[in-house]
Amino acid sequence: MSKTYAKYAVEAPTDVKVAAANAAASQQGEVSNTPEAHDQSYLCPVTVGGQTLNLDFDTGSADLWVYSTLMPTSEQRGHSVYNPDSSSSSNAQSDNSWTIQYSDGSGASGTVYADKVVVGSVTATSQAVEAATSVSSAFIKETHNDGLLGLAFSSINTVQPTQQTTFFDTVKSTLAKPLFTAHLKKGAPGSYDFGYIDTSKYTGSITYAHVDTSNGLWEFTASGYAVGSGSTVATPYDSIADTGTSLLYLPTEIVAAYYGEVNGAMYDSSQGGYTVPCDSNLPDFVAIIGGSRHTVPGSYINYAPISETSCFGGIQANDGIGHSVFGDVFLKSQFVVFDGSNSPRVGFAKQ
Ligand SMILES: CNCc1ccc(Oc2cccnc2)o1
Repeated sequence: MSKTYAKYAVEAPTDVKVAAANAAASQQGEVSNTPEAHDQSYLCPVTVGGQTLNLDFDTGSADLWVYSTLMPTSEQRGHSVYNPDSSSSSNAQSDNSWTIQYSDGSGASGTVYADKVVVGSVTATSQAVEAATSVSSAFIKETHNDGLLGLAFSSINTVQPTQQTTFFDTVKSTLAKPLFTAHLKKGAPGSYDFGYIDTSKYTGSITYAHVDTSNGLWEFTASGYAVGSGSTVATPYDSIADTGTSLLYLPTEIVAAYYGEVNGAMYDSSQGGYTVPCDSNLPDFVAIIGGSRHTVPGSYINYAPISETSCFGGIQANDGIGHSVFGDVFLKSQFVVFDGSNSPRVGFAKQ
């Protein structure tokens, strides 16, 4: 009603103004996510300027970028693409551009529009939409992936010369609560919720860890680990919660302790990581975070087959990364709260 009055340049009655203002401050919504093969990534339907694309929600980066009609036609094949010219709400930010590199060596670049973006029922009326003009070959073959929606902190958004905000930062002040949650499942659809915590999606209690935002990431300190039924080892390790990374990357000594309990496990330099016999009965991995035990079932650590008998491990070393990465192998055992309040924190509960 508020928009209707505005459309006809008529001042809305006070109660309509107040109701609209209150509604704007209590958005909340749920969007489904669907895993790609081996739970390598999880894709969510998002409407951009009225056009629906399947995006990889990534708490490890802060750019919302999409395949677009600005790309070579051959590279668009098999994808849903954003066409700014067919959106009635797109506004070109012609002075802005972006380029991003991910930890797996893939990347993309392009130009920027402002447009309406809807996730579940949560609406950003003017969100920076980074339209790709070029994407790396690694992306091209992931034909279900039409781009990424970054959910890290806007301080690491790559748009220049005018840095832009993430979808979450754009809508945060209008959400009922300044948070979103990730409910990733093994081999089945899950959800991301914005603005509320759905208590039916976890068991027990949520334990929280303080987040250090200085690197623009959901960065926290894990305080220990255990392998299977083994004793807990108290050792702090700097970590991030990253829905855009497939595996669980840990300090080398923890990785060695884990695979030391697996007959036939080996570091296979030709595969670039640890492998296990596919018929292994793998031990659980327990991370101590926020003073509580968070368990990844051993079966989740048999990530994907390499051959008849050899399988790639879901736990790998964090060498060269600079911190540990709690990626999907870990996150899909948990219900995760990304709390963007004035003292940001991450919460973990058993699904
Ligand atoms: C070959 N992978 C392409 C691709 C899909 C999603 C992403 O993005 C990533 C990759 C690694 C870490 N974080 C985000 O790259």
